[in-house]
Formats: sequence, C-alpha cells, structure tokens
Amino acid sequence: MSAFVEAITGARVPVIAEVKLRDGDGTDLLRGRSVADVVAAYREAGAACVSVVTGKWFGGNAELLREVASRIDVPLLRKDFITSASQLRMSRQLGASAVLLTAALLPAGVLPKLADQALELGLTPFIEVTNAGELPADARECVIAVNNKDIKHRERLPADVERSTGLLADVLATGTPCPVSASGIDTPEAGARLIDAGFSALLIGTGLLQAGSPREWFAQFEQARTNA
Ligand SMILES: O=P(O)(O)OC[C@@H](O)[C@@H](O)c1c[nH]c2ccccc12
Repeated sequence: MSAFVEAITGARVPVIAEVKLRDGDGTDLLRGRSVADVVAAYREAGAACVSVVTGKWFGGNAELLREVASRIDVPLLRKDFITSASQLRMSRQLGASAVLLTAALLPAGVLPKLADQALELGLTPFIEVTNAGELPADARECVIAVNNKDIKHRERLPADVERSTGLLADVLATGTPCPVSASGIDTPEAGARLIDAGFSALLIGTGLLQAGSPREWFAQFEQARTNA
C-alpha cells in the first residue's frame, strides 16, 4: 500500500485537508490568513494528508505545492489538470505523493496510461469520477474519489453528497483500497455519515477553510462518529 493510502486509512480522522486559495466562483477562501497559517492549523488539527490545489481556476500555482511541502510533513495530493507524464514528474519534484487524475477530462485510454506512469514514479493515482462510466476496471493501486461537485462546470453548481453513496458499490468493485468522497462536505456530521456508509476517507476544502478551526471540526467529527 502506498504511503498516501496508509496515512489516510490509518488516521483517527480520515480527512484529506485541502489548501485551496479560492473556490470555483472566485471567492477568497483564505480571508486574510497566509498559506503558512492554514497549513499550521491543519498540522495542529492532526491532518493525516493534505491536498494542494495548484490549478489556476482556484487561484493556485505550482509554487503553492512547494510551499506547503516545506511546511508540513504528511503525504501531499496535488490537484491540477494533469494530462502528461512531464506534469507527473514535476509533481513529484515539487513534493507530491499523490496526483489527481480527472476521468471526465481525459480521453479514453489516457487515464490508465497516466495512472501507470504515476505508479512508476512512486505517485499514488487519485482518480476522481462523477459517474460509474468513468471508473477504471482495476484500481487496486489507486485511490478512487467520487466528486460530489461537477468539475466540468468548474464546481460552480451545488454539490450532491448522495452521488457518493449511490456510487460506492461500483467504486468498491474496482478493488480500490481507498474509496474517498470529495467536495461539498459542509459539516462534520455529513462527513461522519459518509464514513459510516463505507467510505475510507473524505476530501474537504471549503468546509475546513470556513470552519472556525480545523481542530474543532475534527473534534466534532469524532463526536459525530461516537454518536453514530
Ligand atoms: O472545497 P470542497 O467543496 O470541500 O472541495 C474540495 C475538492 O474536492 C475540490 O477542490 C476539487 C475537486 N476536484 C478538483 C479538481 C481540481 C481542483 C479542485 C478540485
């Protein structure tokens, strides 16, 4: 199992905490904080893995990944629109352990090739899907994430977390060791319900960035799990 999957599946709070500067509408998510402040808050909360959005739609860039890598020592996911092996190599150099591969944006045949190339470089493929037709046949070495928002609309439409629960059986049939529900998880209780339903982990950006403190969000999540 990859270091990324091991870290997240072994975590007390299985949340991949995201550093994202803006949402799809352009709304500032840092609200006066520096990247260093946000990363320190994630570290203090005990985040097991961190996602860094380097895509420019969300105000990111490659340098952001390098900065986060210099400030926290957990496996990092790079979220960008990766379409080539050179981008994979660069991701590795910048400090990523896992890379987003968006099924909906890649031509058929390219996704499995990029996933293999990522694995050869020691990167965990983090394959994001929005429907069963986008799932790879064999994802035993990959994370599969159901995106509750629609990336084709740059995430500007409302999220539907029911999409995750509806697709879970198909996701598990790929053999993935780590089914993830991503996007639009706005409360610790909603997150706890997805873990109870069978997801191994959650990917959360906006909800954590808008919370008073990630540590408090994690505590509420643990409370919601105990109450379940
Ligand atoms: O902020 P949210 O709703 O918690 O979502 C996080 C993450 O899933 C989202 O940022 C995302 C999903 N797919 C992406 C692709 C590129 C950049 C970002 C993303």
